[in-house]
Amino acid sequence: MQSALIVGKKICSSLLLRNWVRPLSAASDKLTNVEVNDKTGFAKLTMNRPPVNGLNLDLLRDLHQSIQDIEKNKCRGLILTSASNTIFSAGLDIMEMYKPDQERLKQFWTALQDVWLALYGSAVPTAAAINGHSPAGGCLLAASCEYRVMLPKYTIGLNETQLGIVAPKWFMSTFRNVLPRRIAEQALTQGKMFTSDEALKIGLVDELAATKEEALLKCEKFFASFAKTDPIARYLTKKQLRHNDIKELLDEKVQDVENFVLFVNQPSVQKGLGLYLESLKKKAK
Ligand SMILES: CC/C=C\C/C=C\C/C=C\C=C\CC(=O)SCCNC(=O)CCNC(=O)[C@H](O)C(C)(C)COP(=O)(O)OP(=O)(O)OC[C@H]1O[C@@H](n2cnc3c(N)ncnc32)[C@H](O)[C@@H]1OP(=O)(O)O
Repeated sequence: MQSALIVGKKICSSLLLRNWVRPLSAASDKLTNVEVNDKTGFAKLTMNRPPVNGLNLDLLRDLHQSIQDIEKNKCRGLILTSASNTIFSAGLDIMEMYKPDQERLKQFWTALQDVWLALYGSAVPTAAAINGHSPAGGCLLAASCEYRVMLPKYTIGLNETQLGIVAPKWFMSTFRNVLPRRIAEQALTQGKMFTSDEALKIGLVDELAATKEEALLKCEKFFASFAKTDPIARYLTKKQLRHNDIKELLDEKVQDVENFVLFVNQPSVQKGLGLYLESLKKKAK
């Protein structure tokens, strides 16, 4: 595991004003970084896999570990964000699915399921500070949180149908938990990517913020809105509201992995993934 959990005892002076606790170890080689504010108990979980926070097996395992650590440490809020200035997460790392090693492919999908179960079902209040583009799996992570604040001029959405992919049921439930059913259906069937303004308008994000700092503050304000609620009552309410979605995946977890493996291994899907990767690389040139 490469995640760094820093539950602060020592507050570094340069960060004192912002109250975020500086990592106690160098974080340059970490895929996720967790900083916990001693004063508020809020944890900032930062994805750090350049260039685009592609969700590969390692990043997913790190994310899972970090979410579990935050839960164990009884933090009072979890803010998911990105170390990149322009990308929240490009979604699943397509390299994990293209010409895959079969055992790793299973582990990869299981790791994604585990991250979703941990984040969507988290006892700790969750929010996403979406400081960049957030397609597909990136959108899934953000939508699994309870609150979203996005920076302007980026895009977010579950674009799977545009890639010839049928999003699994739990991706769809996540969207349905956030959006009115009809809007969720349209967005999912069209594979629509929304601009920040559009996302705000349909309720896919709750607020816009001009800067990452402002987004983090708005997420903290959301957590502060629970100051007068009982944390257990709060969690049990969330748990009941999300129960069916979680149970549905838990009941079908193994089958879901098999479906995924079967789907990814189809020659037409492999061909499509290869062409998509090529188009991304050509674009980068
Ligand atoms: C019954 C059902 C059963 C099972 C379900 C079956 C299937 C479900 C399967 C899959 C579900 C998939 C969900 C996903 O998340 S798929 C991933 C979708 N993501 C995307 O479409 C995003 C693609 N990327 C972009 O649009 C852009 O890169 C960007 C907007 C995120 C960033 O743009 P930039 O201009 O800033 O950066 P680029 O130059 O485009 O990229 C830099 C670099 O990164 C590579 N890259 C980008 N995205 C990915 C990716 N998702 N995976 C791997 N690699 C990626 C890109 O090629 C560049 O690489 P090079 O530097 O050229 O090497």
